[in-house]
Amino acid sequence: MQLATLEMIRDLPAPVSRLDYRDAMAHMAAAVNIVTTDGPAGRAGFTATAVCSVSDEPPTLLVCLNRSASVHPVFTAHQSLCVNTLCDDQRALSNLFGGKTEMAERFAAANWTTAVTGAPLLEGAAVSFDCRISHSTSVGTHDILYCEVLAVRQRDAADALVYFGRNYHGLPGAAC
Ligand SMILES: NC(=O)C1=CN([C@@H]2O[C@H](COP(=O)(O)OP(=O)(O)OC[C@H]3O[C@@H](n4cnc5c(N)ncnc54)[C@H](O)[C@@H]3O)[C@@H](O)[C@H]2O)C=CC1
Ligand SMILES: Cc1cc2nc3c(=O)[nH]c(=O)nc-3n(C[C@H](O)[C@H](O)[C@H](O)COP(=O)(O)O)c2cc1C
Repeated sequence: MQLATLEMIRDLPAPVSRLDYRDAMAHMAAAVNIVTTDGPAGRAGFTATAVCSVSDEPPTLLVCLNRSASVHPVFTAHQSLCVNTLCDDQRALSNLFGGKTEMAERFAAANWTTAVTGAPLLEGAAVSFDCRISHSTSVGTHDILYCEVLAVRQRDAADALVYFGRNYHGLPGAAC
């Protein structure tokens, strides 16, 4: 990089605060997912909006997981997970898996089958991505889990659930 460019970067204002960043992120609509895992370290799941597609070859998505979450050691131990994207009629599950609720109570609120990796696959989800974690990196408070998709299951034309402005919104189902 040119010296002049480096000096310009150094003169940029301080980064935005955590709260200003969150206020800004509240303007970004996102799908709502329950990310699950199961194995020797036990069964665990949490709500995540920080999920996005990375590559279609190999099929890969990413999940950002806070290292301070109670579920973090469980996902690290298993190196596999299932991303279950919620439909509009599953808002209550999002709150359950996004709060401080005990794990057995979270899973008791829905029906599950077992995915290829052994992770719990949510009945009635818009789509489920069964994955192995191919690698991960840490940025700030979170681990970015890069997940290779081993199997998918989808449901047609259900109303989608969107998180926007710190609230849930329904989107009419569409043929994909
Ligand atoms: N990426 C994450 O870790 C997210 C965590 N949450 C959790 O749910 C709580 C409630 O969230 P909101 O009602 O939306 O209000 P909020 O003001 O705490 O968050 C607003 C937005 O900022 C982002 N955000 C929140 N916490 C974050 C974090 N620790 N790291 C990176 N981005 C973050 C998300 O996009 C979120 O929708 C949050 O305080 C947080 O504990 C919510 C959304 C994303
Ligand atoms: C709408 C919503 C979206 C969330 N998205 C994320 C996320 O992308 N990554 C994350 O680490 N935590 C996210 N959380 C927070 C976790 O779901 C929450 O920390 C966890 O379920 C509770 O963790 P605990 O087991 O440590 O109590 C989100 C919470 C809510 C309500």
